[in-house]
Amino acid sequence: MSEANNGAAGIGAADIAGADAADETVIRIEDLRKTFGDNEVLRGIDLDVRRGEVVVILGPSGSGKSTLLRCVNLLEKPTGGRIFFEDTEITAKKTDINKVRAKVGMVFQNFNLFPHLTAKKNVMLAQQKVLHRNKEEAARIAEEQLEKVGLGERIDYRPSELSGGQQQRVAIARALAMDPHVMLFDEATSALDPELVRDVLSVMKELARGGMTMIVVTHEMGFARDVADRVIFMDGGHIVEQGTPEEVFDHPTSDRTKDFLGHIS
Ligand SMILES: Nc1ncnc2c1ncn2[C@@H]1O[C@H](COP(=O)(O)OP(=O)(O)OP(=O)(O)O)[C@@H](O)[C@H]1O
Repeated sequence: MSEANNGAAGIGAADIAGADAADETVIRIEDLRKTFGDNEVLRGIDLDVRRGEVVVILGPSGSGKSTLLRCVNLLEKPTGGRIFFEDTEITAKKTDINKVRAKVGMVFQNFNLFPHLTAKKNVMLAQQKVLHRNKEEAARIAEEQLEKVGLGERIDYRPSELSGGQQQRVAIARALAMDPHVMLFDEATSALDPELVRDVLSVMKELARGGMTMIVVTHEMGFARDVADRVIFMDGGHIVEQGTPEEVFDHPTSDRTKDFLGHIS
């Protein structure tokens, strides 16, 4: 959703730094390679993501989707290639990892919330530790973000008192509280009961409409069709095919993409 739709969504483009700079490349990935032992998981990925673009990555299990996102967030160290975020090469030795992570929000399949902390405290923690916001400011922003993901009434609940979908929305609020320029979603709805998936997808849709730059690994084909500006099909550590949702879903050119789409539909 490259065209920011101000006002229509609760989470607006005004929340996102630089959202007006259309056509600007935010992430540039050049010949990215990652090997675990003998296992060559990423075999030369080239990918540019523009400001406000929503890129959905599809592919079979083990194709390297998570590893790609984890390299962009510096959770994994690439074996080769380079990644640029805005005007900085983040794979360079001198990169301040915490600064990159604050700007590149990531949401995982399993929420990763602290079980002993309330939703509000979970959203406050990284703001205080990484951004050095004072307690009052962190609390105000936590309440604001939890409100935006529909959890204004539940800020004092602990994760065990929340449904999986609510916990995932806390995790999204936690990432948004850091004022990210990009959001990465790694199968954010895969661990949820089907009836809870919709609420999380609708928060993600709203973010996309607000102009957030997003890379989304998902098996939710409806979401990909509705929201993606670009769909990428990965297999065996390569980008096999990419295009608009219509191109990839309705007119795939590679037999591997056809097989995969046939397999999951
Ligand atoms: N930390 C690690 N150590 C060793 N091997 C790893 C590690 N992380 C991932 N792998 C391997 O890398 C390959 C790709 O994994 P990855 O999680 O990136 O795939 P994926 O496409 O996201 O799959 P899925 O859809 O199942 O999550 C797999 O063979 C996996 O076993």
